[in-house]
Amino acid sequence: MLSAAMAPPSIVRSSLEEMLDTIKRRDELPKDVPPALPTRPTSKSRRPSSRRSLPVSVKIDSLSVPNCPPPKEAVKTEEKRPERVLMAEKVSGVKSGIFGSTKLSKKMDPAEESPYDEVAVVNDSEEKMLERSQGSDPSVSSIPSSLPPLNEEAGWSDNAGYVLREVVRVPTENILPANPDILEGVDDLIQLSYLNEPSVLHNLNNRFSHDMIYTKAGPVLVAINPFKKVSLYGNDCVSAYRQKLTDRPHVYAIADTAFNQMMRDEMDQSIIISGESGAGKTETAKIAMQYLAALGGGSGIENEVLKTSSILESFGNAKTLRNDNSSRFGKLIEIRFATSGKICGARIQTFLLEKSDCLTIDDVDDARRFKMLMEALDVVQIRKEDQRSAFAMLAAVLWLGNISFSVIDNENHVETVEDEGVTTAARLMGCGVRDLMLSLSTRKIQVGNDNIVQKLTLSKAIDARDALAKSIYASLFDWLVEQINKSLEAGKENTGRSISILDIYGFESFHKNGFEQFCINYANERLQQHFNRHLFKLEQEDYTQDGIDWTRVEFEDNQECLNLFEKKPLGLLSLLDEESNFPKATDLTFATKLKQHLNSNYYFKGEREALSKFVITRESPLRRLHAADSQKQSVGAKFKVQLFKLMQRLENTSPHFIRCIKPNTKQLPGIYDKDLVLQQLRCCGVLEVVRIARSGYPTRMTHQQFAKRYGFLLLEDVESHDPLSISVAVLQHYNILPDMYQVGYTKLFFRTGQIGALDDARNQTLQGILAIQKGFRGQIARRAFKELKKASMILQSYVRGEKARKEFEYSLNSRRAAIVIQKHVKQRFAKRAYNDQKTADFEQERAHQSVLEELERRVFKAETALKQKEEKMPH
Ligand SMILES: Nc1ncnc2c1ncn2[C@@H]1O[C@H](COP(=O)(O)OP(=O)(O)OP(=O)(O)O)[C@@H](O)[C@H]1O
Repeated sequence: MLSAAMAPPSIVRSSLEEMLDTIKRRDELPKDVPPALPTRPTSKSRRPSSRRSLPVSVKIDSLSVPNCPPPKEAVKTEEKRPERVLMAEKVSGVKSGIFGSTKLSKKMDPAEESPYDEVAVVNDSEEKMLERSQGSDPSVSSIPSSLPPLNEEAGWSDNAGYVLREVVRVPTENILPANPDILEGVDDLIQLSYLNEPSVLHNLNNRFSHDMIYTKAGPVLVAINPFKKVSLYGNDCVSAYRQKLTDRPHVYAIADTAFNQMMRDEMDQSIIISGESGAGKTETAKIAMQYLAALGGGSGIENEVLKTSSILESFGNAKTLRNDNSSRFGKLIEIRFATSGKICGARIQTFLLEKSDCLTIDDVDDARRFKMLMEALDVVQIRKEDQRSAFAMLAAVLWLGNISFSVIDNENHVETVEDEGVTTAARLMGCGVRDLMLSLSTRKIQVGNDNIVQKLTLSKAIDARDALAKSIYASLFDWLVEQINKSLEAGKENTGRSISILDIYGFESFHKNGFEQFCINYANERLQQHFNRHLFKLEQEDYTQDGIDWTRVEFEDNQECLNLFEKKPLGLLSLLDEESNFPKATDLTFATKLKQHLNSNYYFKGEREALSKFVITRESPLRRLHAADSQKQSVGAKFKVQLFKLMQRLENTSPHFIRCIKPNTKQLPGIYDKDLVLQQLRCCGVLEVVRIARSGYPTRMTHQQFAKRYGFLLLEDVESHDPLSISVAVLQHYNILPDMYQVGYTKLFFRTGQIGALDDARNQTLQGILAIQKGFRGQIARRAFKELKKASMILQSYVRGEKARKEFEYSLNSRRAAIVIQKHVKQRFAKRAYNDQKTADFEQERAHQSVLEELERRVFKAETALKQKEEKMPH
């Protein structure tokens, strides 16, 4: 260990000066690294304007901080070193760290942070210095932080805020530059100033640790499986992408682009999702479907499309070593859209169902899943009767597994045991028990014109039984897919526009690989070819054909590996078919044949220790196959045809690629296994794609398209000019720098972001035009409205006057009539009242009269009586 006490300051200083000089010189590194993107600086991609005298990647802590506590002990353990250095070591395969992978120093407050948790590295000259200062032991791995401060006269005062903490020996050629802090966790790997594996790994890790699982790698979306719920989905998020409120990398963004391109270019699109088993392809496909359903929903069919996943997963997924819910089939879901952009149907194509099963899976509620399945079967309108038949077949497959055999002779020939297994299976399958028992234990061979029945040995009988179960299951699966397709069939309004989502099994390698793994990996090689074709070959061919200046980017072409599978007559598939036609063919004879014909092929390896084994290697240890164990003659050929058709279909679409990455094999959240991630990134050539995308011209348009789209931006009349002159005039008008584009024979090629700038100008101009049009149209409309209003008011006044006059006359007449009527009525009432009064007066008079008469009568009577009384009285 080197300490301040052991090293006199002058020696240390001169040695450090020497070392820092070396580091300064290394600042001119790296020659092989492409220059920073010559795009317009954005807030994210802008590099620091002032450069330090140390490379950005070097971290040396403060020498001038007197309070820096001396190290208690040298930091030796790997755990204490920053993650990035460890990652870089593994990547480069060098025992010690990578210079460039250390981080630009953050200015540390010695009072707050321990100065011992960062690392610096030295190269060979630093090593010499160390040897000098510490004696002869070059393996010393640290120098102290408590070196005496250097003063400004030393000439590198700007470095005085740093001190070396730990020394890691690195061969110079393994030193890679790190990116400045400002580029930490960028959205698109294109933005990295230094594009190397450690930087890419670090960037992805940085994002992954913040739950930003999506990153763009130029035109490709890299999706790292979080193995946990992340809050990146849902209606709000969908709306944000639909309304273009965000442009962060996301599956939604890819689906949105595909949809818009389909509508704009009237061309079918495809979203090709690839990655290893368990990398998240199926989930990603579902997320893309959800977005498209939200975008093109409304007809109700989108719900059916979404429900299909549940049916397909129930019948086609299984637990494997790599994934608890592994799709054991590939699928292409073609979602069809009407001209309006509404989903009008869908079609599903499946590939090669691998038929193995596992009974229980942790954390899976079978009852709930079953309920969901039953609902989904109803939604896609599979009749109840058919559903029952399907479950009967499923039960038959399970009962077939219970069928056993008894050996009947010493040649190991067998007979089927007649038990519940065979009788139930026969009943469910609708065949005779005897027939089933016979067909499982014998085989027919045609010899000349005769059919000979031969008894099977135990192993052959078991194979026959399993093959029958698998074939019933496969037919059941195909039948289900057919029913789903019938239900999702597009109506007449289908315009033929579609977005196909391909979710196909990733490369597989198990301890013992079967024919299915062989086919799966073959399909993956084909897809890799498609990826290469679009992102490397076609791209570069396009540049060359159009005669533009271009430095080729090398990529690994897998054509030779594909030839190994496909070439006739000596490709693996042809040889397999040929061998299957021989009656006495075995795994061993097949393997021997392969070795005989293919040993010279670079990608083929016949294994010595096990005669019936062979290996196909390309790049990666992941792509190893051991033993092809299928004897079926036509399955391979059929699969090849299916694959070719798929490729043809994909070729007619505009592709969008999503690369799913599995961060760890434990299927756990928060674990980022750099080696595993790197292996996958290498496997799919992510770095090369980024390299092409950033050094290339990702946007291109024919002269005609360009002139039509942007020609109107020129003020002059451009009608009479040819498209190329118009295009060049537009570019000059908008000051697009010459190294931002290239003019090809037929097309214009633009660097990233350039067309965006032009489009902004176009949109602004269009908006301006729209505003003027809006004002002008508004003015015309207002004037027309006013005139119309005036005319209608005149018309209304005439009509209203006439109407009022008529109403007045009418009411006058009514009034007059009313008065006459009133007069008569009143007269009648008056008359009646008068008569009544008269009658009453008369009656009263009469009554009065009669009272008077009565009175007179009474008076007369009284007078008479009085007279009589007086007469009688004596006088
Ligand atoms: N975006 C995501 N968010 C949360 N979990 C995810 C996501 N993507 C994948 N997963 C988890 O990872 C598991 C495996 O994903 P998935 O089945 O999609 O992988 P795959 O690549 O389709 O695998 P295989 O090729 O075996 O079918 C899922 O069951 C889920 O638990």
